[in-house]
Amino acid sequence: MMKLIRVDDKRMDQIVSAHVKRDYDPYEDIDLAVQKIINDVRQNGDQALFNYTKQFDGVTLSSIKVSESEIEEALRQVSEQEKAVLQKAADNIRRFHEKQLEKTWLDDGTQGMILGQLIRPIERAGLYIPGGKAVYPSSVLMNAIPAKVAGVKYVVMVTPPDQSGSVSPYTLAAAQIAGVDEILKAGGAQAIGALAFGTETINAVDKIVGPGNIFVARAKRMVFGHVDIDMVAGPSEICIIAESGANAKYIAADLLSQAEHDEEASAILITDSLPLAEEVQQEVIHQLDQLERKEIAAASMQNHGKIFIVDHLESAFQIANQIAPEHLELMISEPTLHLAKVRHAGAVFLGEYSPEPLGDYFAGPNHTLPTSGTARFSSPLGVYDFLKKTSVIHYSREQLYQAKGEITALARMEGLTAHENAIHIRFDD
Ligand SMILES: NC(=O)c1ccc[n+]([C@@H]2O[C@H](COP(=O)([O-])OP(=O)(O)OC[C@H]3O[C@@H](n4cnc5c(N)ncnc54)[C@H](O)[C@@H]3O)[C@@H](O)[C@H]2O)c1
Ligand SMILES: N[C@H](CO)Cc1c[nH]c[nH+]1
Ligand SMILES: [Zn+2]
Repeated sequence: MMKLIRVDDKRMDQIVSAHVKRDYDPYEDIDLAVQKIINDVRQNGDQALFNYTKQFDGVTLSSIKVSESEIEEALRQVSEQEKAVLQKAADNIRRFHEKQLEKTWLDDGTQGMILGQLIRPIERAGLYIPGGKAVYPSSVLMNAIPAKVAGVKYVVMVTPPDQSGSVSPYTLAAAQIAGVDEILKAGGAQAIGALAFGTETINAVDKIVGPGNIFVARAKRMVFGHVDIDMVAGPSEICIIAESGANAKYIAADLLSQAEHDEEASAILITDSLPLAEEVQQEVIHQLDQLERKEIAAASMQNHGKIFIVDHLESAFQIANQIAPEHLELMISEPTLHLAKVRHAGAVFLGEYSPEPLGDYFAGPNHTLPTSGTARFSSPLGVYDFLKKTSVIHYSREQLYQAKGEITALARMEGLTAHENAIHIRFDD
């Protein structure tokens, strides 16, 4: 089921790129469909949302907004123990993200100049929380808490309703714990269109964050520029580097933990040990059978489950950097000593007691991470995604006089005489 691929150093790049998908595009006409949905929402507002919710989620809604009484009822359905678990995870996530806060800075002005940077939160953030094939209260915490830590005043969450027209009580409990201000029942491209352009019920936001399926990802890409977005996150990915002697049961379990998300999720092992590779192959088959979502996990393993066999661990790191996976686990002795070799990954998990679900749910770092190789140039969702900067400039008369020659010379190089004049006019020359 997991394909074994031997990689020799000379042809590493070709072999790896032939086996690792980069883009996820199973439907040729997906952009057309998504554009049509967004245009419809822009023109017809709430009515388009009602229609698409009926069409794609199979439910006729009476209201898009989740009411106070629905939230109260949901909270009654979540046990105190479950609330405490959500609260503990939220505390860890908040503590981690508070370390990312940036502060406004300004020079003290003693040189007759003040240069600096104001840090301000965006005003309105829209969170997309997936709800098609599974419910994700953990994603509510991961997306809302950094926004609130950044100081965003208005955080609105959209998520598709289930067949009864409700939102999972766990999702609603997580939203309450994270301080989400408004919750709306809308999913897919139509929800992204509504957040970007607004409807009668939904006020447009400044930035849309959060993961979702291909319709959500494409819609986010289309509205980017009109609003900001965090990233275009694709299906989950895990890559494990393991050496001889690593625990095959743990490796198989961790690979399957991401495979169960989605038929398009990918799970990759890179090892210098053929016996370990074969053991993991068997273990995956054995453990798959016990999973509730075994059809999804099996399809994902069949489509994107790979084991690369290398001659030495150095090559394993080169391959992992080439893949730039969302999650990278190091199942090797003294993993921290090898951290410097990791160039591109969304999150790195060190040692056999740091399985990927620890990061998905609990440790504190964000689980919304760059996928499809985009860890080459982008970072996990964080407080910084909800902050923007404004530059501050002040010169005294004396400082401007000293810089006058250089500024006017630069203006002349560009042929911009009005710029030059704005300096001269202050000194009557
Ligand atoms: N990176 C992360 O942090 C993270 C976290 C959780 C989930 N995920 C990923 O998010 C994704 C969630 O996907 P999902 O489908 O379960 O939920 P989703 O909420 O993203 O998508 C469901 C919506 O898709 C739309 N849709 C479905 N079929 C359609 C069609 N034929 N045409 C137009 N629109 C259609 C509907 O509007 C529906 O409400 C998975 O890939 C999962 O792996 C990622
Ligand atoms: N692994 C997902 C990100 O790739 C996040 C998640 C949410 N719940 C479980 N897992
Ligand atoms: Zn996960």
